[in-house]
Amino acid sequence: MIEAQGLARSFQARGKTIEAVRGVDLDVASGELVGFLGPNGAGKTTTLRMLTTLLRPTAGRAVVAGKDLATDPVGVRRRIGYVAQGGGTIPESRVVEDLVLQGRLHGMGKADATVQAHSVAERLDLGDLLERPIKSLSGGQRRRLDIALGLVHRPSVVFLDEPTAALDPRSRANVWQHIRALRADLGTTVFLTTHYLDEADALCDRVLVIDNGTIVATGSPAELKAKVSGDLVAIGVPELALTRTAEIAARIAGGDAVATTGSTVEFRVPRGDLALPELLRALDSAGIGTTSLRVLQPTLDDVFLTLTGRTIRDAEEAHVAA
Ligand SMILES: Nc1ncnc2c1ncn2[C@@H]1O[C@H](COP(=O)(O)OP(=O)(O)OP(=O)(O)O)[C@@H](O)[C@H]1O
Repeated sequence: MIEAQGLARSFQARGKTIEAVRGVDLDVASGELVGFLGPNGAGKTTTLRMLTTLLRPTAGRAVVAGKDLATDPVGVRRRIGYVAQGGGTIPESRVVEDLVLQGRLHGMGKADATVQAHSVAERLDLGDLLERPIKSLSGGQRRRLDIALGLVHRPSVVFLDEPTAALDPRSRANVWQHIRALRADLGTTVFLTTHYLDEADALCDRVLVIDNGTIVATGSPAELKAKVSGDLVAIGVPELALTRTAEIAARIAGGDAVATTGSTVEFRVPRGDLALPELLRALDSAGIGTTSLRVLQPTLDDVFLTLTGRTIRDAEEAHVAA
C-alpha cells in the first residue's frame, strides 16, 4: 500500500543544508497499522508530507495506494486521507458543514458527501455534535473531527500526524480505540507518526524507528524490544553489600550492563524470570538480604537508547536546544 525507496528531502535554511530525511525505504502492506516513532525533529512530518504529495522529495520514489508519487500525485491524493497536526478547520462553522465541505473538496456530490459526513461522524462518536460550532469542541472531540475529516472520501490509506498530541490520557485511549476500529471494520491502512513510546507500543502492528532522518529499526513492538535489549533486573540491597551484589550480578549467565544507582544494583539479562533463581541462590550463599527485587521488561525507549545512545527525551531536548 505504501512503498518507498530512498526517499529524501533536504531544506536550505540560513545558508545551511538541513537533511531532514535521508533515504527512507518503506513497505507497508494493505490493512497494516504502522507507526513512525522518533523524537521531535527526526523527520517524521517531512516524510509524511512527501508521501501525501505536499512536499516534493529531493531524491527517491514512492508508490502510495497504487499510484506513483511523482507521476500521479492527483491519483495519490484521491486515494489517501491526511490528518495533519492541528487541522485547518473554520472555528465558526458547524461540524456537519466542515465534513460535507471536505467531501465536496474531494469531488463528491452533495448527497454522497452528506451521507458520508453522517457516517464518519457516527464512526468517530461525533453523531451528537454535528450541529455544534467547531470552536466549542473539546480537545479530544476536535481530534476525532480531524480524523473524520480525513476519512470522508473513503480513503484506502490514512496518514495521521501525531494523532494524540496534547490530549489527556482518557482522550488518547479513546482516539486509539477509533484508530483500531478503522482498521478492523474498514480494513483501512493506517500510517501514523508519534513520539509517544506507549502509543507506538499499544497501537501499532509494526513500528519504524526514525532518528536524524534515517530509519534505525523496524519490527513489531515485541520484536524490537526482544531484539535490542533484555529484561532489566533491579536488586535493592544494603549499601555495604552493593559492590558484592554487582559482582554476583556480573557472573549471572547472560548478565550484562551492571550498574549501581543509589542502593540498587541493576543489570540486563535475556530473560529476567529465568535468571532470578540463580541470582537469589547466589545472594543467599553470600549472606546478602535483598530489600527489593524487580524485573522490568524493556520499553521502546530502551530500544531507542540501545540504537542511538540517547533516550527519546534526550534527543528532543537536544533538538530544542539546537
Ligand atoms: N520547511 C523547512 N525548512 C527548514 N527546515 C525544516 C523545514 N521543515 C522541517 N525542517 C527541519 O527538518 C528536520 C525534520 O523535521 P520534521 O518536522 O520532519 O521532524 P518531526 O520528526 O516530524 O518532528 P515533530 O515531531 O516536531 O513534528 C528538523 O530539523 C526541522 O527543523
